[in-house]
Amino acid sequence: MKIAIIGTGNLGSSIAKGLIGNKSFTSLYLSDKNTSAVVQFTDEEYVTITNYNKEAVMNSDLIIFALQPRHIESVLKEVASLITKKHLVMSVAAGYSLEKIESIIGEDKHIIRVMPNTAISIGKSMTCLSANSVGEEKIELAKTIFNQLGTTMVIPEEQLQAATVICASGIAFWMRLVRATTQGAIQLGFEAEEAHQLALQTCYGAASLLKESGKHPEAEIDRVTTPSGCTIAGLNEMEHQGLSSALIQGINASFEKINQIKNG
Ligand SMILES: NC(=O)C1=CN([C@@H]2O[C@H](COP(=O)(O)OP(=O)(O)OC[C@H]3O[C@@H](n4cnc5c(N)ncnc54)[C@H](O)[C@@H]3O)[C@@H](O)[C@H]2O)C=CC1
Ligand SMILES: O=C(O)[C@@H]1CCC=N1
Repeated sequence: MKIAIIGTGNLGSSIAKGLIGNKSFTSLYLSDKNTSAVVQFTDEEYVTITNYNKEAVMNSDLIIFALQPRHIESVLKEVASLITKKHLVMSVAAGYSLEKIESIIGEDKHIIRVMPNTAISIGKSMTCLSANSVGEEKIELAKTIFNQLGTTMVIPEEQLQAATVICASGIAFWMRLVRATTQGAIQLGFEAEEAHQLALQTCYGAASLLKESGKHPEAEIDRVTTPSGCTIAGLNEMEHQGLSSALIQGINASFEKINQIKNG
């Protein structure tokens, strides 16, 4: 598969890193006005770094637009005449609808909106996909590519904003929980490095327990909470302080914001 990534900032470079790690292409064009985030890939085999978006499009079958919503329109217009029915066009731009993309490159083109998260750089993304009606034909191909970089879920476009909050912003939410646990561990007397390692491996273990056992979180909580013990004391205090409520309210605030961006 000949792939181009247009826009190699935070997310574009993460996708590039994941693809290069997997060698899952016959050629990869990385195109940006500022290619500083991908210079480390200069010597990679079959990878071309360029400032010319048109060159990247002309030499590729799959084009991933990893641009901010405010830039994607002008770039789509710039390359629209080069996009044919053989191409699969993917966009990660949050809130930029399939309809808007169709209005620029044509509704007869294969278009899939894709929302990975930054864990794509290490092949552990949760990636949600929504296609236009023509793009449905290529959804299995899209799933195959992104399944190599984590896990995929095909969802209706109306749910893509919510999925962005849970999975893309979600990386930041989980990072903050790890950081807060580390701060707690330092207060209990661990060195910062030790505290980080304790928090991180415990977080990894918790996620792995759920993934591998398929159990509900509360079932795993019940196994840890000794009656009158320290875990239930800590957990109940966290809930008195509004832990679950704070998370849910944060998710709702994030969702409100992404809908303002969409409608703005
Ligand atoms: N799923 C996720 O985890 C994340 C998703 N996003 C979404 O991904 C999109 C991109 O976000 P970031 O990667 O953070 O943005 P960014 O600003 O880091 O990267 C965008 C890149 O586009 C380039 N660019 C701008 N105009 C261009 C042009 N005319 N031609 C070629 N390149 C051009 C910029 O130089 C920049 O390197 C956004 O829509 C954002 O909402 C962003 C961060 C995380
Ligand atoms: O914070 C944002 O707006 C973007 C969309 C998802 C992740 N980053």
